[in-house]
Amino acid sequence: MVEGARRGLALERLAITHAGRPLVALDIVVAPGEAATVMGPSGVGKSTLLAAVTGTLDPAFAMTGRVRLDGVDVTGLPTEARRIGILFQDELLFPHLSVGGNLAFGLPAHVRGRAARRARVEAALERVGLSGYAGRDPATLSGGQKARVALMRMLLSEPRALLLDEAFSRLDAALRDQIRRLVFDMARRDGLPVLQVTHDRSDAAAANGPVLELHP
Ligand SMILES: Nc1ncnc2c1ncn2[C@@H]1O[C@H](COP(=O)(O)OP(=O)(O)OP(=O)(O)O)[C@@H](O)[C@H]1O
Repeated sequence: MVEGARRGLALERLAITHAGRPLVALDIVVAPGEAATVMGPSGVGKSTLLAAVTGTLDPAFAMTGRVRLDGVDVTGLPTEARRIGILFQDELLFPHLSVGGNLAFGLPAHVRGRAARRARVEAALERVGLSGYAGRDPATLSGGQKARVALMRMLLSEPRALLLDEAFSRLDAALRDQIRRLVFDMARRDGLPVLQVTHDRSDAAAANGPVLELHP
């Protein structure tokens, strides 16, 4: 962390254009443990905004402004060096790996040795009430269980910020509420800044943080 710099995720005068036309402009700091929401109708540029933050912006778009994590400018860094976790609406677990294999996939390389990696995976499963599920085939899990495994796979990668791209939109109402609460609670507890994009007001309410509206 840079001395005196603001902690969290900062999008500084971020502006994205397509063929010279402005698409999205945003200036925001999300503090550790805070969850901000960007809302707007389909096609307004929500996913494009997240791509700019993760460093996966399609070359069809141009971007100005900076992305900072805990004061460090990551704008020029490749995606994998940014350490930003993202959850999408279709969170796909690898079908050829067990639940434990999926989770181990998220682990950073610095966690070495079978025993250490296994312990991390077990602790993650325990955190979401899935102790003993490591050997299971992901195909045998319920939607809610899959969502929890996907969340933990992402958290095991030790991200410094969490992005949510309509992450709850495919879940039915009851499950949506439950998973949403779990994600925001965990992020708060882990002190992660969260930036979610959604067109659903209840997602914004659940985040309990600042809400920004994008307009076409
Ligand atoms: N690779 C691309 N090349 C050109 N235009 C694109 C590309 N990807 C997206 N767009 C356009 O950019 C605009 C923003 O798309 P984006 O997917 O960010 O919107 P969104 O707000 O996330 O929409 P939704 O809520 O439907 O996911 C849209 O008009 C889209 O058609």
